[in-house]
Amino acid sequence: MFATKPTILVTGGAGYIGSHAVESLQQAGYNVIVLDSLVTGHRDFVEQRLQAKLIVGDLNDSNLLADIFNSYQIDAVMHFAAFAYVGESVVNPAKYYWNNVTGTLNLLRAMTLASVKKIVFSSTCATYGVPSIVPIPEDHPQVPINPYGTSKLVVEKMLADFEVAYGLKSVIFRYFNAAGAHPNGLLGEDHYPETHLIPLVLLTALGVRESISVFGTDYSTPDGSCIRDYIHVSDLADAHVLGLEYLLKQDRSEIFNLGNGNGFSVKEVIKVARQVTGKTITVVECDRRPGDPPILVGSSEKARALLGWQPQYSQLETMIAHAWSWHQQRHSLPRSEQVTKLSLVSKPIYNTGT
Ligand SMILES: NC(=O)c1ccc[n+]([C@@H]2O[C@H](COP(=O)([O-])OP(=O)(O)OC[C@H]3O[C@@H](n4cnc5c(N)ncnc54)[C@H](O)[C@@H]3O)[C@@H](O)[C@H]2O)c1
Ligand SMILES: O=c1ccn([C@@H]2O[C@H](COP(=O)(O)OP(=O)(O)O[C@H]3O[C@H](CO)[C@H](O)[C@H](O)[C@H]3O)[C@@H](O)[C@H]2O)c(=O)[nH]1
Repeated sequence: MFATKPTILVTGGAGYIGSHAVESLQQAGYNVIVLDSLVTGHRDFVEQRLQAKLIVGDLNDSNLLADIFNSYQIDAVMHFAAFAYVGESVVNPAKYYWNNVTGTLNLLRAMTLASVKKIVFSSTCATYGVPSIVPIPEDHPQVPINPYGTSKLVVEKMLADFEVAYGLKSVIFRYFNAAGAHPNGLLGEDHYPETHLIPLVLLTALGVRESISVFGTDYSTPDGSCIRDYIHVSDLADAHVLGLEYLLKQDRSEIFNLGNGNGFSVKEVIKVARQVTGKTITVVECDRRPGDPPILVGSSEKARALLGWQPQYSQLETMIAHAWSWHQQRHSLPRSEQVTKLSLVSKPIYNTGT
């Protein structure tokens, strides 16, 4: 079908999951171009560590998108670029709708104008809301309870409409909670400020933070804390290559959950982190965080059956061990960089103008 391997535009390829997907695409022999504003991503991930082409720019820059699609023969897009903090989306929904919805609309419009008709999209289990069945199948009703989940659901609807009207085919992945780091130590999670549970627990183990907060201990779960389904970031990356190949070969749209089907509570995650690191991790029990469903655990049978996806690192211990290696390495950076990377003081990362 293709004389050479196709060229894939990866939006958000300087971020946590996107950078792992770039690496997997490179391993599979694809040509990769990364578009990333670096608002939460890292130039060095793309240029130094992966030695891939990086275009620094924003999804909402229509002229830039037109230039990219005119300048390169793009065969498909992998779209990771978005904001992804559930709690923040509740207090600043404008930021989420602007970036995740308007930004994606801009991308889809540019793709349509350039006749690029294939996209792999990062959606989320947050589109399901509070599930009525666990593990959650893909046909479970989608009733998100936070603006982040709604912003991703709107894009899912846009993709369905763009298929009918313009023939755009999509593979939508609804991931559960990404965790871990590349087993070779090349890439990992480095958000600023960090809000995700596992990195915060490990920063506590490192002594960078004094304690880890448990948001809510009165949920109707066995130990009262929220339950999530953690999935290794390298397994997510592998699924993206398989999803892309499905799209290129079958030319059919599909939706897949990506999780392990195992639920771990916040308290269990902390317990495993204590075992893996051998460190003391002080816990502070706090109120619930708005926007959090009590339990999110998914069924990924469809991805296994249709894509042949087989997660390699399904044990929570392995995910935490890989993340621990990464954070230890990151923390051994020169002191000046540590302060920038690991400071706990929030800084405004985006001005919505609202
Ligand atoms: N982390 C998770 O557990 C999780 C779970 C489900 C879905 N997702 C989705 O996966 C994707 C990647 O998440 P992540 O955890 O790697 O986040 P991340 O913040 O590490 O990566 C996002 C990347 O997109 C870039 N970006 C953001 N807005 C942009 C814009 N307007 N233009 C260009 N670049 C932009 C950022 O600079 C960053 O490099 C997101 O779409 C997120 O919603 C993540
Ligand atoms: O300091 C913390 C941080 C988190 N939590 C809890 O840990 C669980 C996991 O929280 P994360 O912030 O690590 O992850 P989320 O489940 O909120 O969100 C992640 O997974 C979602 C899908 O579940 C989304 O897609 C989203 O992009 C991604 O950030 C939640 O119950 C949260 O309340 C704490 O108790 N203390």
